[in-house]
Amino acid sequence: MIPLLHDFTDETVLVVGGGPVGARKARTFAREARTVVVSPAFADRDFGDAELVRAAPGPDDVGGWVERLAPALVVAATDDDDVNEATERAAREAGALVNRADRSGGRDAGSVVVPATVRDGDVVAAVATGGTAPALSKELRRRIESEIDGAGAMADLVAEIRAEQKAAGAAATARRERVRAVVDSPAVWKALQAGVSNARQEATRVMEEIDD
Ligand SMILES: C[C@@]1(CC(=O)O)c2cc3[nH]c(cc4nc(cc5[nH]c(cc(n2)[C@H]1CCC(=O)O)[C@@](C)(CC(=O)O)[C@@H]5CCC(=O)O)C(CC(=O)O)=C4CCC(=O)O)c(CCC(=O)O)c3CC(=O)O
Ligand SMILES: NC(=O)C1=CN([C@@H]2O[C@H](COP(=O)(O)OP(=O)(O)OC[C@H]3O[C@@H](n4cnc5c(N)ncnc54)[C@H](O)[C@@H]3O)[C@@H](O)[C@H]2O)C=CC1
Repeated sequence: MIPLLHDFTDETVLVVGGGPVGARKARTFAREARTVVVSPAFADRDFGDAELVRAAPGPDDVGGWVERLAPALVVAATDDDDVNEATERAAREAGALVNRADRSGGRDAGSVVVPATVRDGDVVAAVATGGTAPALSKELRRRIESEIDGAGAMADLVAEIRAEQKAAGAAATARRERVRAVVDSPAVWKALQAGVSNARQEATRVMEEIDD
């Protein structure tokens, strides 16, 4: 499988099943999409900004929910194999993406996996294990969390530098070398912790150094 980033702004995500797994998937998607969770009962968990709809659709009813909500993605997260199966089928028929939370491997086109995700500002890292060991994805996500600390601020700083360099008409090779030197510099990373203006100053020093 090949990781891609999908923009869910203005899209709908339908989660069928309101257990701990449905709640986690709802949190993931509700940060961007209108997310609707349909379930007869809801776990005492954080569902983010998702809308919770109390209903227990049987295998013949899930298609109606997919039709009404026209989701870009449907998550099958119940503990009922027949309902999950019917949910997947309905999503496919509607041309929506589908995530089977109860299934590893054996995936067809249109079927997606939710990776463990770390964010810092605009920076995002995702871990998956081909479905073999989700607990390992979770553990690696925790490790990356500390590694990625400050990366959002670094991305903002680099965006600013790139824009300035382009406006100043710097050649592509020079721009690349300067930006690489900045992201590679322990001094800039350290300065970011102290504040943006310190980091900006340090970045300028690093870029002047490679220009010499
Ligand atoms: C295929 C996939 C489909 C999908 O959901 O997209 C899938 C499937 C299954 N997970 C199962 C179990 C567990 N899943 C977790 C945790 C996470 N699972 C996530 C993703 C995925 N899980 C996709 C593959 C990702 C990959 O390739 O690594 C994460 C990363 C993302 C998220 O869900 O948000 C999230 C960590 C989030 C975080 O913390 O960052 C834990 C750990 C825990 O709960 O503490 C356990 C218990 C330990 C264990 O069983 O290993 C079972 C067996 C169920 C059963 O036995 O009944 C199945 C079904 C099967 O294997 O058939
Ligand atoms: N992908 C993942 O990360 C993981 C997946 N799983 C799998 O995901 C499934 C769900 O896990 P949990 O949330 O822990 O299970 P759970 O049993 O706690 O929750 C299932 C939820 O589905 C609801 N439900 C039952 N019938 C329904 C219907 N007809 N329509 C809508 N909702 C219905 C229940 O009310 C309950 O809220 C498990 O069966 C397991 O196979 C389990 C752990 C992790």
